[in-house]
Amino acid sequence: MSTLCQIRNLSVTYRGQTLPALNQIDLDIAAGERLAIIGESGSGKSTLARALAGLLPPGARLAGEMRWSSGLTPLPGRDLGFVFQDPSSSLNPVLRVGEQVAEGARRHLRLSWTEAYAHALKMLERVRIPEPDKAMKAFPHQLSGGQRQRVAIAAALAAKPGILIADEATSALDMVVQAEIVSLLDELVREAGMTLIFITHDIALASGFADRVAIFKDGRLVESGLTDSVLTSPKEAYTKTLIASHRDLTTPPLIREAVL
Ligand SMILES: Nc1ncnc2c1ncn2[C@@H]1O[C@H](COP(=O)(O)OP(=O)(O)OP(=O)(O)O)[C@@H](O)[C@H]1O
Repeated sequence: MSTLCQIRNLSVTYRGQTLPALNQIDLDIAAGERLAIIGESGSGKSTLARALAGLLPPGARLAGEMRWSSGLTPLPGRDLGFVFQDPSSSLNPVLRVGEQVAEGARRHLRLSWTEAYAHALKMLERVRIPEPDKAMKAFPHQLSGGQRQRVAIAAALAAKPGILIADEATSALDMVVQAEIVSLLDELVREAGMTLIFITHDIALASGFADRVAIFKDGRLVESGLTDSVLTSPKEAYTKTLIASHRDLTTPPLIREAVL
């Protein structure tokens, strides 16, 4: 696999903060891989996603480099799709589903509205929304949480981006729906040959389908490697603890273990 992005010595410090949210990260992202970014709350996962997408808030200081193989930073919406934990943050509550999915395709693929609506309908079929014709005319609140997340995926993929960042995209869903959405994401990115960056606190979920994992803690990259080798022979004590405990990383531990 060729390298899509070389991240070198990347640090990010938010405005008003003294400690960096990301601290001297070195990581390669391969084109077409499924890379899981794993870490507890506050470890810097979303900061990495925002840095990759060029979506850091004003005043955030960025040091180091992100070298994209294309030579250009990917444009969010066109080259890079985003799916968040809460579909409400990416879906507009007062716009019908069809229009929201069509909009990205219209803008970035330069389609007419008629073509974009036809494309949106196809996208809703691909993410397996029941009765896609009806869903086109629905507002987001008329759908279930799992269906809304399917719409958010359809909207993120509508402009055929090469990279999809899923930031805790399944965390708010119950386990059955979570498994369905993960397998849908897996299928869609494989079909399209996309690169998937799957951000999660759940090592067990990620290890089920990611090619490689990168473990983060306190803004640092603890270790990264092929999923099987990190899971079977982790190098770092933190990764060992993580695997041994299958700890739910959404809840920071009250007492830090001596080993960390
Ligand atoms: N806009 C901001 N301004 C200041 N500090 C921020 C901002 N966004 C995040 N941080 C801080 O940066 C650190 C990393 O946050 P980040 O959201 O990247 O972590 P995360 O691993 O994605 O956590 P979570 O799983 O809870 O979303 C945290 O200490 C957080 O409080």
